[in-house]
Amino acid sequence: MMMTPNNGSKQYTIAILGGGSFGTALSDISAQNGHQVKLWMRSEEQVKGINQDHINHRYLPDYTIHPSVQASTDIQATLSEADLVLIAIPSQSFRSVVQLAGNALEGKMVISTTKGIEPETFDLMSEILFEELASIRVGVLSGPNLAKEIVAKAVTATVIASEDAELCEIVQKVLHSDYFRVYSNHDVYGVELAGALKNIYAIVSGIGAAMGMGENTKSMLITRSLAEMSRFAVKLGADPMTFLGLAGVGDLVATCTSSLSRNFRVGYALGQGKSLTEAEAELGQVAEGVNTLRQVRQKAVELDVYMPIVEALHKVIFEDFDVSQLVKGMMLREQKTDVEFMVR
Ligand SMILES: NC(=O)c1ccc[n+]([C@@H]2O[C@H](COP(=O)([O-])OP(=O)(O)OC[C@H]3O[C@@H](n4cnc5c(N)ncnc54)[C@H](O)[C@@H]3O)[C@@H](O)[C@H]2O)c1
Ligand SMILES: O=P(O)(O)OC[C@H](O)CO
Repeated sequence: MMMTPNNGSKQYTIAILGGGSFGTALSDISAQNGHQVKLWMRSEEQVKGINQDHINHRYLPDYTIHPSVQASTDIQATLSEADLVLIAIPSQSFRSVVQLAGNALEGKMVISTTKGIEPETFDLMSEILFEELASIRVGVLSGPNLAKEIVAKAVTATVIASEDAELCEIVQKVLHSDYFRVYSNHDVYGVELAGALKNIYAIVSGIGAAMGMGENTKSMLITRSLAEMSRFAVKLGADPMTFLGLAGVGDLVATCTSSLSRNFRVGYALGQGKSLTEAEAELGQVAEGVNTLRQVRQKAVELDVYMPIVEALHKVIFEDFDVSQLVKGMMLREQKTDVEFMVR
């Protein structure tokens, strides 16, 4: 497919922190659009792979990325001339990387693409950025964005959320191409929370898939997951309408139905009777949903939010309950209304 560089508009210097699947995919999109792209990663060997072979041998070995992407293990050099910074670091290491970057991030537009919640603090990544840095412009990017599909240039859309309308416009221009479309939203908390929460339900869907669930069950699960995650997010201050968009229902569908999703795969392995340790070891990559489940279940108890699917998954993963008994129990609960946030 012919790539059209970014409609002849301004070219930016973009720094990407994190050389896993998504950081690499974002580097490729940005470089395809003619921007100067610097990718920071920890491993010298992987830096060599990107700079010499244009391949991320560990995370995306089957794809060649744009040859202009320059990788480095030097975070300060990566950030020094950047106009825009995209962070794709798992949530448990996000704060430490922001601290390592330190002043080099000050004054810049910084976008989190991480879909998780910090253990212990219940902070979302945008909150960590505001806590750690004095003067930055913050955005979050989230949506149905399986990295392998993006590097294969499958037609994809995402959401940039920020209260800074100019930042949203710049990110839209920078990343937009004939295979990647960027929508904007001002509900930062909702977009970010949606990206984190859907990982829990992808694990549940993976378990269901391994157990041979049919289409009725799949639809029920996805729809009730959407109801549950929006109920929780609204309690925390998000806009329920965000959950009808790409960052909500869009990402939920992609992640709950694709075996490319690491969270779905962890669930699938659990559904085959493997332990969590075995499932995570087999994956060898980050599945954010396991930590998110712990955080969300604890918060739901604290805030008294009704989350039967989260409760059931917590019992299966951390309390050794039998899945089929739990499903029966859930089906026999009190009947509820279909849609909670009716306009009238
Ligand atoms: N892969 C996807 O399809 C995708 C899509 C959208 C969003 N995300 C989100 O992006 C985030 C990153 O995911 P990923 O898929 O790139 O993960 P990954 O497991 O493929 O890679 C994680 C990368 O972060 C690096 N890393 C971890 N801790 C680090 C530290 N302390 N310092 C420096 N580097 C560190 C690892 O070395 C690795 O390169 C996650 O929150 C994920 O939910 C992933
Ligand atoms: O592989 P997962 O489960 O982390 O999902 C990747 C992306 O978040 C899908 O949008």
